[in-house]
Amino acid sequence: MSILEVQGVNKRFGGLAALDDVNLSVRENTIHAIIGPNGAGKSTLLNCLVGKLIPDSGTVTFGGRSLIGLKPYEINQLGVSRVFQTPEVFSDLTILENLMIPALASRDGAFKLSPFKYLGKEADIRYQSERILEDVGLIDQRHLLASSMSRGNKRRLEMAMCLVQSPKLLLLDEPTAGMSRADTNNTIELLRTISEAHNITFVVIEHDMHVVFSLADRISVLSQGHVIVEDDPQNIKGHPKVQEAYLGTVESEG
Ligand SMILES: Nc1ncnc2c1ncn2[C@@H]1O[C@H](COP(=O)(O)OP(=O)(O)OP(=O)(O)O)[C@@H](O)[C@H]1O
Repeated sequence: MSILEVQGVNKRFGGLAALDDVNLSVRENTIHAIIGPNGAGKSTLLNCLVGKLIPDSGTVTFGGRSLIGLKPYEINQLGVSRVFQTPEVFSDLTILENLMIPALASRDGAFKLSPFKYLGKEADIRYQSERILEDVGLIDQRHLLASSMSRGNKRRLEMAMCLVQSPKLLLLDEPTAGMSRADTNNTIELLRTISEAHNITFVVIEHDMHVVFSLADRISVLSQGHVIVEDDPQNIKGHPKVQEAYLGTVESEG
């Protein structure tokens, strides 16, 4: 069953058609990758899914409900979370505190500054946060300051900050950008573990074909604002339209 449906979405910036009649169907509990050359429209599409941009025309539905015109926080409350290219964490708080903030915000329906003072009293929230830290492999470091973390671990923490809000759909914008091969492989493992342990659907924008073909159940290829192919991974590799879009620059997995 499809959880996210994009139909006939157009988005122009002046004379440029950044998205041109884009269709996308994302099945529940799958990892759906969106790939395409630089400037293809991937980020624009993601921004249309989270309410940061409003399409000029077309429909976006999540769980059967239209997202068009909803504010980013309203879309987030429906269960759509986004992990950014550069991890955004509170550097002066511990790893555990970083997680308790969104957990509290999710429970109380709003982000308030006052919870900082009361974190120590929130036993349930602490328990819930610690379980998520176990899932992402950060439990032993929970009392360290976030500023001391490696980029790979910051990515884990940011993922945990989304997971603690129990999202149904997680949007990842180049989750391994700038990472070493070792951190990239750890992130692939982490995403696999999360997708198996939690009932979460993933939409992943990614340039690294090793990551794409290691993870994706389904791939949409964008080129010049248009989805030129949507298919299973085995049919994407070597697809003439995909080769053409990348002008032969698609990395091979080897
Ligand atoms: N706010 C904006 N104003 C004007 N043009 C924009 C804006 N945002 C994106 N564009 C243009 O729209 C096109 C699609 O950009 P987008 O960032 O969505 O591509 P992308 O596939 O994410 O690229 P990359 O892989 O390089 O991040 C590009 O030509 C870009 O220059």
